[in-house]
Amino acid sequence: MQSPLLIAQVVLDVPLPGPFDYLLTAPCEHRQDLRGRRVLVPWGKQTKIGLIWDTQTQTEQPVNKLKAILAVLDDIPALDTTWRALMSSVAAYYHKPLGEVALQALPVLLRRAEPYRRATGHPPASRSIKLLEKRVQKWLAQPSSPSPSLAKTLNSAQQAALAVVQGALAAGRFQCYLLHGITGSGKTEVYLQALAECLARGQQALLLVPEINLTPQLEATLQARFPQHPIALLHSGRSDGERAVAWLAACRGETALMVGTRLAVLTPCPNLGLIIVDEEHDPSYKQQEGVRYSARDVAILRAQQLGIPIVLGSATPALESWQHSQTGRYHALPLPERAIVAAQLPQIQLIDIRAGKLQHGLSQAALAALAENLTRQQTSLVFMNRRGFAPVLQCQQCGWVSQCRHCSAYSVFHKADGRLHCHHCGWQAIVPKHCPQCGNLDIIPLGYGTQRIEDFLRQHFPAARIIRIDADSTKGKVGAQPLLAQVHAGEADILIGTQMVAKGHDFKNLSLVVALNVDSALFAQDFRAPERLFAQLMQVAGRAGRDGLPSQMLIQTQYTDHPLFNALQQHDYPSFATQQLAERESAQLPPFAYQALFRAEAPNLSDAIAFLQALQQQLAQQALLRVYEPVPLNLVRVAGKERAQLLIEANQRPPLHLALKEALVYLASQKKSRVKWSLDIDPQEI
Ligand SMILES: Nc1ncnc2c1ncn2[C@@H]1O[C@H](COP(=O)(O)OP(=O)(O)OP(=O)(O)O)[C@@H](O)[C@H]1O
Ligand SMILES: [Zn+2]
Repeated sequence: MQSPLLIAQVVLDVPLPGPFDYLLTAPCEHRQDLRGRRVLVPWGKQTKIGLIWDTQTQTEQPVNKLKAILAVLDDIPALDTTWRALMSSVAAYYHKPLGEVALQALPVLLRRAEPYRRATGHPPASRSIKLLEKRVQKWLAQPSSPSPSLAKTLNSAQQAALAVVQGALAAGRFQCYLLHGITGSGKTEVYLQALAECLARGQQALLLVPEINLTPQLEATLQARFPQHPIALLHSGRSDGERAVAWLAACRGETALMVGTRLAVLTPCPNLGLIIVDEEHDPSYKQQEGVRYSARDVAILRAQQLGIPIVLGSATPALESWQHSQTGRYHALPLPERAIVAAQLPQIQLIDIRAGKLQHGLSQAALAALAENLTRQQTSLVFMNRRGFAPVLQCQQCGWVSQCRHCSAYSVFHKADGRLHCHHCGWQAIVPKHCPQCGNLDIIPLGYGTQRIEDFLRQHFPAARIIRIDADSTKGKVGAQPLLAQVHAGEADILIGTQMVAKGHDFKNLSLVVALNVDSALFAQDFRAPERLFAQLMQVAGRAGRDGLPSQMLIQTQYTDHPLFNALQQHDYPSFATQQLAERESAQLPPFAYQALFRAEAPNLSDAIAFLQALQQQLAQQALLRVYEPVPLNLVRVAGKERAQLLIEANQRPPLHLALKEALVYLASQKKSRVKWSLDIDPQEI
């Protein structure tokens, strides 16, 4: 008698929905653990890596058309049910093919199919995996840190917060905690002791951070605190090999402590007991291409599916999270004081830049404060979120301005290499010797970027040790670490930096912050702009006075009576949040509504708009939705493509997602066009 068919449903990273049916032939068919296995399958003329999602004995395809799986790969453990459930939920929520979500969650080295040699008839002895294997063992055998550090004695607020999380760990149940601690309140110490508890229970713990730059400092802290635990570092700054090693160790449960940026949230961990999301409000948790997931939201979903506690920490929580902590959906854990008793929050002063003349972008008050801080031998931070020398060059004669050839944006003057750079598409050009329009020789830089501020401060304070940290000064393999290490070692008198230095760092001896060029964010059209600005300024302010020095922050602005600044001067996040939430509620914006955004791009704006208009008509038939007119993006042209967006809103999630599902069916039925589109659920930039 013929044995029954065994069909594997395989997910693949291909632009079709899937899963795809493949035949399982001897000797695979008797295996029990096929689900979650990596497999090698034929796909057209190619061979691809896929994952078996399920097996069954029937198929809707004609059996003689089915292809057989080439090999079941045994080199890594089968990905377990909980991980597969997470992938399925992420795919469903973000309306993406399961294969794209699941395969892209694997390290690059594990999704690359090696040539399959039929001659040997054997699963391809995966050479690279064997090599990785050796590296994992070597890494696990590394000697532990020579200088272990002890847990600090917690203050009462820290103690109370920790006790609550410990309770949830002991009970092994899901709860989302919002650790709302002002800057320098010792959130990290609470994380460390919660991690210790989780590890002592023999479980794995996952710590997410927003920036790669924060990981080395954190890694050192963790290594000193947990010398017996190798730490799996998972972020995009690591080589493919390093990432695969850390991933494999985590996935096999050989390491208990995983630290990384947003992509780390998708790492399989068979024994996860706790998730911590540091700086949970940070926009970089949202992936901005491909599967546009929010790592924070996925982390919460994961904790819920596993029935484990999750701690979100921030001095300025996302308004969504804050709202949940007010309604009781999240459990609020406040840390209202700085952990070092003598450490006071900086005094915040507004400097009205309409009042006096600026010298190279800096007010007299700011220059005087910097000079004074130099004589005190204390460090100052000049914060400015604009890199380059000057945002644009202008001809004094005819008004010509330097523009990117491919974008509707200025090209930024970089003095160091004498070139114009487009910060949107990367286009570069040599600075013209004379105006390309009228031939005039007098073309001048307009406005200020970090390089120009650095230039001026070097002239103005020739004896000062000045370090600039931004995307330009930290390009290349070594990144920001050497410069940050210099600052930590006390080798900077003045640190000039973008948001790269604003968050998380525990700098010593820093007692003055000067914030420049903040006004544009006050009137940006994105409704989240004030929230972002407040968080950013509060974060930067928080770098000052952390070790007990009296400190101040100066903000240069034209709008000294703006309510945002008033709340900031009081260090009063809650009242800022309350006021913002009231506005959001009356305007029916998140967190009181749910949004999705279709973006379209085409060589011509009119094509992108027409595409979205058709979609708008489809969606307009749905109940309970607010479907807006398609509009061009603020920066309409990038890299030669013109872009538009269509915003959809609903007061509840289900009708929104239902409508999106139908819209996607409609799109799939349309002919291919020149328009490229994407769907962003819970968009963070509008
Ligand atoms: N219980 C404690 N006793 C003494 N010092 C502490 C205690 N807890 C934390 N600290 C110290 O307080 C300082 C600030 O702590 P930490 O960096 O954890 O703050 P944070 O809340 O994470 O700040 P931010 O949000 O600004 O990054 C650190 O130098 C830390 O070592
Ligand atoms: Zn450009």
